[in-house]
Amino acid sequence: MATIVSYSSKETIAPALFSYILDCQKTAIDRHGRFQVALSGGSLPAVLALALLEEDAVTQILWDKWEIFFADERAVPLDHEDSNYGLLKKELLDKLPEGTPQPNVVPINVEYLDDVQELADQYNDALINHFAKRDSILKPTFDLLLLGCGPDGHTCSLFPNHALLRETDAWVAAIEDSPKPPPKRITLTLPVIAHGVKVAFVATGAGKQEILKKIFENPEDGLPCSLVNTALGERVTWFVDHPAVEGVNYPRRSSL
Ligand SMILES: O=C1O[C@H](COP(=O)(O)O)[C@@H](O)[C@H](O)[C@H]1O
Repeated sequence: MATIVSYSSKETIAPALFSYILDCQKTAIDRHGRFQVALSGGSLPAVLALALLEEDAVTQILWDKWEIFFADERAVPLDHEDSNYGLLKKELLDKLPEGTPQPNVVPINVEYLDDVQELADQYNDALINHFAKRDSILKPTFDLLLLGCGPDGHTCSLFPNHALLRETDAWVAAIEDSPKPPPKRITLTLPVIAHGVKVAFVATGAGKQEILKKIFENPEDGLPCSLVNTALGERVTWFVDHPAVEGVNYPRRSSL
């Protein structure tokens, strides 16, 4: 069963999220000497920056062991305002203190922006090169996926009732009809997410309350976030603020 931990604000989520990430980093590096993460865009990078850029935090993160992939990405240039890479760069990467060892960040290959299926296939190949060649595995195992939850219950670019929720083969899929703009995107698929060691969602603000009620109270409706909860169970932790979970009928730990 997924865990919900609720805090008063993004500022108080940040240190808790930091400790959680630090634990995941340690487990991963002890296991294979690197930390393979997948990150969402949207509101997540700003909270991540609060968690990771604080003076004590930034020095405990072993940045040069981090290998950062995108849980989903929009088919736009990397400096476009809709780019998840661009957002992460602006919110976090560009703010790392001078001299910080750099993480290995794997963006989409922008040569293929005009062909979103090829863009997805190329990102799939990047995952194959990274994971399969090193570990001889059939599916990539992210040490941690840090995900957002849209107000309709989507996560990554997996939208409610979309055919992509039934994808069983591809690790990365193309979507050309995203109900949220921009329409053309690529996304990790559910089987890859389900294969992750840990998943953390971050959802804040009263605007998420209604959908969190549906995700947790009616998992049988199969919203994308509910599917992740069901697939990973106790490996999933939700970092939320009080307004986001007010009135949600699901056990949770509350903190200041
Ligand atoms: O379009 C997207 O939306 C989701 C949710 O965004 P949020 O701003 O409501 O947190 C995000 O997780 C995803 O990466 C992004 O492409």
